[in-house]
Amino acid sequence: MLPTSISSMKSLIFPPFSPLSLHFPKTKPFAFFSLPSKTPNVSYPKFLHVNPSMPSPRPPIFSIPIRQSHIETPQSSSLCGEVHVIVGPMFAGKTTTLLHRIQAESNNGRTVAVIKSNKDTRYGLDSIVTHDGMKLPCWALASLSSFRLKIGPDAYDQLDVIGIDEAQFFEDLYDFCCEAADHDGKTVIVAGLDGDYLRRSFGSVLNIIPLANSVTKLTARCELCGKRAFFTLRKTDETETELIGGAEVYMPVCRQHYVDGQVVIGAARSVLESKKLQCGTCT
Ligand SMILES: Nc1ncnc2c1ncn2[C@@H]1O[C@H](COP(=O)(O)OP(=O)(O)O)[C@@H](O)[C@H]1O
Ligand SMILES: Cc1cn([C@H]2C[C@H](O)[C@@H](COP(=O)(O)O)O2)c(=O)[nH]c1=O
Ligand SMILES: [Zn+2]
Repeated sequence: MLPTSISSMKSLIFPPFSPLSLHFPKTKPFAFFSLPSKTPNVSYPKFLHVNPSMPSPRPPIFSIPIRQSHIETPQSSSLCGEVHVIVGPMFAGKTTTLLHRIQAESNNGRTVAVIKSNKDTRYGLDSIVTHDGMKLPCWALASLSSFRLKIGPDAYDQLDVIGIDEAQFFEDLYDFCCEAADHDGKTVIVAGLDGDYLRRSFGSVLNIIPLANSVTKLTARCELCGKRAFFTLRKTDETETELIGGAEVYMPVCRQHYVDGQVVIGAARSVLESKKLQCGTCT
């Protein structure tokens, strides 16, 4: 499916840009915490041209005028920093939830920026795209420590809220969250996989739980039975931990189907291995 863009890069820099054109997913993921699904009634945002030396199109840092009504974020406070963590398997709505919260913060007049890992190049490096096509411009970075320099110290100081997607790919996640929330007073909203395809802790996501004001664990729907899905099953026989992909490689599954799936994949792998051993010419 082609992504639905909330803005082209040109309109990112030069409004009009209308958050009303945000495409919200048709299905609502299960969530222990969920935001009201009211579509925000907002006016056009003002984009800040924070680093004039940067070649156009510049990645976004933007604010929207304060509105009467707003979507609340958990424990919102403008005086001190906060860390909010959103985890769950693939297809659970982590990116969707992150983008909603960023949108809500922006609607409340706060200056926001979103970061994703530059390892995921599936939809290009200039935007975050959900599995059902909602899209928001972002900074694609190799490390979080490079963010301040990239955006420029002045722009960094103006920022109220920093969203981080695909957090499992950032090795310096803990240090960045500490610095941004404790020292710099930022609200940091982090979305990422808590576990990999083997259900092992993925990257540093679980390490930042002790830093968090709130933790939201989302669930998807099991692709095989429709029950709540807590885990991500890898459908291929690749074994590296980091393997970029979508529905062609992964599917959300319930506990029963995760266990069944591992048995099936394990059996298929041993059949393939034994075939390779029998066939002297295979490597
Ligand atoms: N198996 C699937 N394949 C493709 N899209 C799916 C699948 N299951 C759910 N979705 C869609 O993906 C949306 C969640 O996308 P996204 O927010 O990008 O999830 P996450 O960031 O947790 O991977 C769901 O609301 C649903 O519309
Ligand atoms: C389970 C698992 C996932 N990945 C990759 C696959 C995707 O590129 C991202 C997750 O994206 P999403 O926004 O959560 O859908 O992570 C991986 O590299 N290894 C894994 O075990
Ligand atoms: Zn199932």
